[in-house]
Parts: sequence; C-alpha cells; structure tokens
Amino acid sequence: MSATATIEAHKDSVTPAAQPQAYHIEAKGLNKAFGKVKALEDINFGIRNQEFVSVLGPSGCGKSTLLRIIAGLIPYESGAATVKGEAIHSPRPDIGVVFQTNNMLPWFTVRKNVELGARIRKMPAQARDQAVDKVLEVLSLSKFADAYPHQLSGGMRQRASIGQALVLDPPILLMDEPFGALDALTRDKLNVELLRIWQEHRKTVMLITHSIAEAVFLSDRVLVMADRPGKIIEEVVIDLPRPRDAAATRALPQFGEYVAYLGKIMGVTS
Ligand SMILES: Nc1ncnc2c1ncn2[C@@H]1O[C@H](COP(=O)(O)OP(=O)(O)OP(=O)(O)O)[C@@H](O)[C@H]1O
Repeated sequence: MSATATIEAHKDSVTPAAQPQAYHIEAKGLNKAFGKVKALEDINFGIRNQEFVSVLGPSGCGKSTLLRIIAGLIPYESGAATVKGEAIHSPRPDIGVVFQTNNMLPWFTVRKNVELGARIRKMPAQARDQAVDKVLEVLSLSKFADAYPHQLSGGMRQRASIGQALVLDPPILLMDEPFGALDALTRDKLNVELLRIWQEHRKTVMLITHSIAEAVFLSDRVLVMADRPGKIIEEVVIDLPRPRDAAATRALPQFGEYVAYLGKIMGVTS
C-alpha cells in the first residue's frame, strides 16, 4: 500500500460514524458569523478524552473563533458545541486556555502570575502553593518563580502562560498558536516539552497551529480547515508511534509523508 493510500485508509477508519464514542469536546452543525462574515459554517468534529488534536488552516479560516467558542468566550448562532456532553455557554474550570500572546501581568512575578487562576477559583492557600510549585517544576521554571515577565525570554514567558493554564490541572487544554511568536529553535524545544507534559499528564488537547510539522509531531489527529466560509475539509489520523522523540519521529519516512500530504491539502509545498 502506498503512503497516501495508508493515510487515506486511516482517515476513513476514524470518522465519527465509524467509531461512535462519547467525545470530550464536540461540535455539531456549528455556525458563527460576525455581521456579514461567515466565520464558521456547519462545523462538525469530536475530540476524545486525552486525545491530542491539532487544527490547521489558512489565516482567517476561523480557527481562533472555533477555539474561543469551545472555551466559552464567545457565543455561536446555531448548531451545538458541548464539553463532556454539556452545552458550552461560558468559560469552565475544567478547560485551560493558552493564547499566542501571553496573559502575564507585568507587575506580578512568575509565581503570582501562575497562581492567578487558583486565586480566582479560591483554592485554599496550601493546595494553591503546592499546585504552583508542581507546575513551575514541570515547566522547568522553579528557578524563575520570583522573576518578572520582562526578565524572561520569549520561550520562558510562553512556558509561564502554559503554567497559568495548567495550575488548576484542567483535563482539557485549548491552545491558540501558543508558539507562533517564537523563533524556530525555541518553538521546537517547546514542542518537545509540551509533548512530554502531555505524555506524563494526559489531557484532552485542541491545538491551533500554522505549522504542519508541529501538528504532525504532536497530534493523534489533524483537522484541516478552509476559509470563506470557515469549514473543516479533512481529518487525518497521525499514526506515528508513541512515545515520540523529536529526532527519531521526524526522521521517520511516514513523518515526511504526513507533512507532504497535509501540505498538498493546504496547497503549500513545504
Ligand atoms: N470579533 C470579530 N469581529 C468581526 N470579525 C471577526 C471577529 N473575529 C474574527 N472575525 C473574522 O472571522 C474570520 C475568522 O477569524 P479567526 O480569527 O477565527 O481566523 P483564524 O483562522 O484564527 O486566523 P489566524 O490564523 O490569522 O489567526 C475572519 O474573517 C475574521 O476577520
């Protein structure tokens, strides 16, 4: 079987109809418009418990809009969006969100920034301190707990904003281009760190990215969107062995085949 045929076969085997199963995150016939702009049209997808799913697509196709709806940050017109079977109307404590531009408050230290969510949720002080210590350790930021955001590198600031999302240990993590503003080397390193965290503390992840290689390296499945109006045009299962190691995984012939296949769907050559 050729590489493309293999990818096609996997794609077919994972359509929601073929594997009826409760989804952690689900959208059915979801529509969203901003005035006359149809940002999303008839969006249908599901993400299973502890599955890592990336969303790829051209600029303006509605990726961020979709993530913001799932995060409960903006409303939608029609269709359904659910988390654990419950309709989404507002932000939930079991969902952590990371954005491209970090939400760090410049006058707070890393520790104070990371503990914000726990304070807002009124977590008792002792449990909060333990949770923050654990998150800082997981993200290799313990030594920088008392530093201020301007004293950190761009990569460290993004790690700290992932910490802000992780402090409540949410089972669901939504990430909107979290590494988009970073240089390629830092981005690669954070991909490896994110994968390590996900492998150790399994979460249901929805990652928005512009990087095909990042999506293939990290994901169980990749959803591809197209624009005008924004819709999902393809779903590809990334059947690469786990645990994944940066060098070994990227050296696999299948890795290059997935990257090439997704590039072809998206109309790019690399
Ligand atoms: N608050 C808003 N008001 C009006 N139009 C909006 C708003 N937010 C998004 N849009 C429009 O909806 C469409 C989808 O935008 P969205 O930001 O979701 O795309 P995207 O795929 O995330 O883009 P990018 O990859 O550039 O971040 C675009 O046409 C955008 O201009």
